[in-house]
Amino acid sequence: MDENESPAVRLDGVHKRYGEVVALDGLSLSVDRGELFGFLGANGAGKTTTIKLLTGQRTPDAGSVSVLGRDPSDDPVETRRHLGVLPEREDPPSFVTPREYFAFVGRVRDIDEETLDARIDGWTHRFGFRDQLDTLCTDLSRGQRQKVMITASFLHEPDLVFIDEPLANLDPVMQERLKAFLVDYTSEDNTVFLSTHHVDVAEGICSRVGILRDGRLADDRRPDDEDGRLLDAFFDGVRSE
Ligand SMILES: Nc1ncnc2c1ncn2[C@@H]1O[C@H](COP(=O)(O)OP(=O)(O)OP(=O)(O)O)[C@@H](O)[C@H]1O
Repeated sequence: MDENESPAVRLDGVHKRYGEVVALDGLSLSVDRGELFGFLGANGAGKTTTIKLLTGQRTPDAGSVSVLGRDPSDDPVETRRHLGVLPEREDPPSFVTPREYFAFVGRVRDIDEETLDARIDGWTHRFGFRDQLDTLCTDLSRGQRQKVMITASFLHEPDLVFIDEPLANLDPVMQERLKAFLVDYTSEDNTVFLSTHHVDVAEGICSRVGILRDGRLADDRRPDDEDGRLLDAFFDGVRSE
């Protein structure tokens, strides 16, 4: 298959364990390009492990993984050019300013200066943090640091972005702006893989939602499907444990 026609994400019979702990137990999943895919699952269900495999930070014990038609561990440098990753808990370096941090990201991701400035402008406008561009990151609030991390993960406008609980620490206005951005971003054929515990967010903005349970995909639906609410599907699994 042509690389450009392959799904954005594919996992086929993936197993992953950490010692005695089985994190993934034959997970199969395919996400098409242009989807805003919501990935739900209880604590410890294996969401972060899945993202680590898809971004080449770990390798599966069995099964296969591909992103944008490539094995992410085969050519990690080339893969990173096309991917954005926003882990749940990550801060910008404390002793640099957002402007310095973005300049670093621009250099590593090969973004020319003019484009970088325009994109920084867009994000500071969206998130209202222009006044903090030259403040040391150590002096930013938790939410302001989150805005910096979100901006950094989208600066190179990647084809596929993995984001873990991006709304955490954002105030309600900023949450709405980010949600609107994600919907727009995927309407241009980019793909967003959103890991979250917020069923209402998944239901509100995602084009498709998968629920991970016992290391496998237990449910896979479009939020506007007729067959019951997403929240019920999520809790059914928790109740049956
Ligand atoms: N480095 C590790 N060493 C040992 N066990 C691990 C490691 N990383 C994850 N696990 C275990 O693997 C399982 C899946 O963890 P993972 O972090 O992927 O879950 P998650 O769905 O992201 O959870 P949460 O919603 O709580 O963030 C858990 O039982 C966890 O304890």
